[in-house]
Amino acid sequence: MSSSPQTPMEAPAPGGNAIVFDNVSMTFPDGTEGLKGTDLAIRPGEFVSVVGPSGCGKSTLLKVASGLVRHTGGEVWVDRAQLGYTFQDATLLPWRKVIDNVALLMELRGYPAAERRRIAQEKIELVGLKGFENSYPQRLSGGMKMRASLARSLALNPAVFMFDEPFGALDEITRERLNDEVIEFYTREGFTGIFITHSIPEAVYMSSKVVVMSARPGRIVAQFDIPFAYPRHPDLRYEPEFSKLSGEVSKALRAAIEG
Ligand SMILES: Nc1ncnc2c1ncn2[C@@H]1O[C@H](COP(=O)(O)OP(=O)(O)OP(=O)(O)O)[C@@H](O)[C@H]1O
Repeated sequence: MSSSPQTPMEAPAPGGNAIVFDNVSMTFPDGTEGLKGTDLAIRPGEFVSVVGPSGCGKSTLLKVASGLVRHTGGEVWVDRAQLGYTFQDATLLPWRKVIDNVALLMELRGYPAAERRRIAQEKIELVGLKGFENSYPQRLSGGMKMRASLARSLALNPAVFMFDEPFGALDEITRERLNDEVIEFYTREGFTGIFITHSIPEAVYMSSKVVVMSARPGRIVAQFDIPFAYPRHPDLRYEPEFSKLSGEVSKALRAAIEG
């Protein structure tokens, strides 16, 4: 699906890409420019991480891509028919059990009850929450809440999965474990991923490509192909090539912050 502010069109993204931003700008009603001159093309099945200075427009980029927020200039193409979205906060409904939270999006889409239950159970097992189906969110740790949130999105078999800094609030070990789990879902389900993070090692570890945004208004100022094969082993983080790439991304990010 393509959309522009004036003329929404239905067409596949140009060049066989899954996501295309062509000279996109997004100005908020108060005049704040969130994005300006943003160009980005993501191939189907790529896993792209976005890093950039605080407040540069990373979340805005995802919101525009997902259709939550409308861009004010340029063109965006994203097939939103099967879209997964995980927020910084797990956004679980406190009055619903884990299984009913995981089934929520299927319920909104009108899946029959038995199918909802079957798929929810399958995804709960996939994210390692078996045994917690009937727990309420307040009984879960931060990592478990995020797993439930991932299961809820995975239930719709997303073709495009957007992650808005999902693990920023978690401890290092839980975060690294969830990095591996997301890589496992990614290699198993084959979605196109777009992942926002403040962590350069996380971006390099997870991704097939890392893009760097400028300070606000955000545009893409550098891109790095990450050559490591999937699945990735945690020891990759200690390889010289990993450190070298992380250093290059860090340098580009520093240049972006300093303008
Ligand atoms: N509704 C809004 N109205 C006006 N300005 C906004 C609005 N939402 C966000 N902004 C501003 O737009 C800029 C981009 O915000 P955004 O949340 O996309 O940044 P970000 O890169 O994701 O930030 P962070 O790294 O801190 O999470 C920020 O300066 C923010 O203050």
